[in-house]
Amino acid sequence: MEIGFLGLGIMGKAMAVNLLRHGFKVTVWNRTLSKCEELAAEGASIEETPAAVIKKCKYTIAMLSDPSAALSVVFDKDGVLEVICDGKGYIDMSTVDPDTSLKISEAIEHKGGYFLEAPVSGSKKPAEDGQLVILAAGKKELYEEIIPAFDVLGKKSFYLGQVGNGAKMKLVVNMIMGSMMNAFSEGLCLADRSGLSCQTLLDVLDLGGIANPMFKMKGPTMLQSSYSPAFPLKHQQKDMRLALALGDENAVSMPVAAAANEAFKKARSLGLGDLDFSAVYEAVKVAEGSASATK
Ligand SMILES: NC(=O)C1=CN([C@@H]2O[C@H](COP(=O)(O)OP(=O)(O)OC[C@H]3O[C@@H](n4cnc5c(N)ncnc54)[C@H](OP(=O)(O)O)[C@@H]3O)[C@@H](O)[C@H]2O)C=CC1
Ligand SMILES: O=CCCC(=O)O
Repeated sequence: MEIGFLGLGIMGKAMAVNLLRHGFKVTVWNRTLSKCEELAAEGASIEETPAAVIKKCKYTIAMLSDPSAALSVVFDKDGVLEVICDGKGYIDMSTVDPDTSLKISEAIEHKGGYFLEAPVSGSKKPAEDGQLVILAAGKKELYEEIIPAFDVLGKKSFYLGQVGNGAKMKLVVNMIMGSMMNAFSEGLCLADRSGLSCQTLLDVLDLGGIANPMFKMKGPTMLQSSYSPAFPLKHQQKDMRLALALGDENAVSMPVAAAANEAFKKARSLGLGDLDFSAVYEAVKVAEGSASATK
């Protein structure tokens, strides 16, 4: 199977490499073209525009940072829409809002193409290991045709029905994750300021009913203030923002998520946006520090 791949960031690179290592022919494009060279070393072909990738491949996957990137790659000059046509499938795995996904879907189907949104749960390591959880929605036929690629990229794929449902599910999941990360950061701060060992807190958490892979993986590196990005904080804040907008639309009150979003915004204002999202702990520490300084 020949697959086009647009966007070679943390996730896109890992996913494209994984496809290559499982025998897929992959043609890549990235806005910063130099990033394609590492993929060429793994056997990928390179094209200079999204349109050229679409022209060459029956199926193309996109993994881009946010709604504005996802729209730009489709609608701008030399973009997907210039060449997509009958018989071609476009699968957007970026995390975006349902309206962005719908806009892309309508434009592609208007040109005769097929569209699937398929955001993922799981980060850099699951992407490298083919252990993502894929949340697909849109054209069912395209979902069935692309399953061989999803089987390589993920440990489980869900088909969620009409376009928008995949985006919504992803935003709900990441809203919960971002709120948990904030509660975890506050807990670490509280343990530290009240004279407890944070390492002992991690050990206690890991043995109880709220043990989870995120606390287990991120806890030790947070205690070392080590935030090499697996999931960049700026993307987590984007997801909180988009989830809160979904809450607005549906009149769902989300005070916990709103407070978590403020902490991620604070972290971005401190220049932590390109670090891992667990760096929100640093913003929480700053906030706690200024609170105790004013006592
Ligand atoms: N990292 C993670 O753990 C996870 C991320 N996601 C989601 O996956 C998506 C990608 O994440 P990740 O790989 O971490 O992000 P990165 O920031 O590492 O990569 C972003 C990619 O988008 C491209 N891009 C950004 N703006 C534009 C634009 N205007 N036009 C064209 N291309 C653009 C970048 O190109 P360039 O190289 O030129 O900057 C790069 O290829 C995001 O939607 C994120 O929320 C989902 C699950 C997990
Ligand atoms: O969108 C990013 C999700 C990261 C994860 O699921 O660990």
